Amino acid sequence: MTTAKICGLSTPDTLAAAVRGGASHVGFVFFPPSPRHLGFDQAAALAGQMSQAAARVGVFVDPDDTLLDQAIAAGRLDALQLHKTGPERTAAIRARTGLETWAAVAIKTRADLDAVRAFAGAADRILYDAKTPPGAALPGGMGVRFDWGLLDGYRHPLPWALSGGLDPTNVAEAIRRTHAPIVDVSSGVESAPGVKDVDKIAAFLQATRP
Ligand SMILES: O=C(O)c1ccccc1N[C@@H]1O[C@H](COP(=O)(O)O)[C@@H](O)[C@H]1O
Repeated sequence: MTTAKICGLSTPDTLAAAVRGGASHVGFVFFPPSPRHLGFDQAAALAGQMSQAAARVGVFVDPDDTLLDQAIAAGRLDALQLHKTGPERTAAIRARTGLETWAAVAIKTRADLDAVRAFAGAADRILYDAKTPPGAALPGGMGVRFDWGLLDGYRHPLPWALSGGLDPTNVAEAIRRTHAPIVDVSSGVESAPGVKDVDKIAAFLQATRP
């Protein structure tokens, strides 16, 4: 069965919608340039409203230890999603924090998959994400999709998840095509950048079910 991560949540009602709708994971972004960035107080308040129904994943871009420590404590994080973070640093973060660690790998062409194997032994999960355009402010969260056919026949070296441009209208096809164990969405369940929509969250989660 495919489960879902709803990422970039920042309000109590949208977090509640994700948990109520059956999300296995919820994502909190700690990256100031993002419209979904959370302050530590905000993250603590959101974490405080949750039961253990969904795992809390912190999303980071090449974070330092101070940021990680503060975010882990505030958001009571269960897992870390690392963008633009190499295998060595990923392994060090995983060893130091003891938390489940996801390595986001940006994909546009088949050659981009070459970066994945280096994370074996360094990360717990690979997040195949679409490459955002050169010079983009964000390495994710921009609704960019990659060619899922690139994963056809690919032997995944680690547990994995799929993201990049997913939304309520295409996620069923993405699951059928890739057999992703986890699908991850951010902008596809928003009405504007950083503004999550409870109806779109519900529709996305409904569409992940067989
Ligand atoms: O969402 C963000 O603002 C963000 C910022 C920095 C790194 C990653 C970010 N989001 C992640 O990007 C993917 C795909 O997002 P989308 O569904 O295409 O909008 C997702 O994993 C988010 O967690």
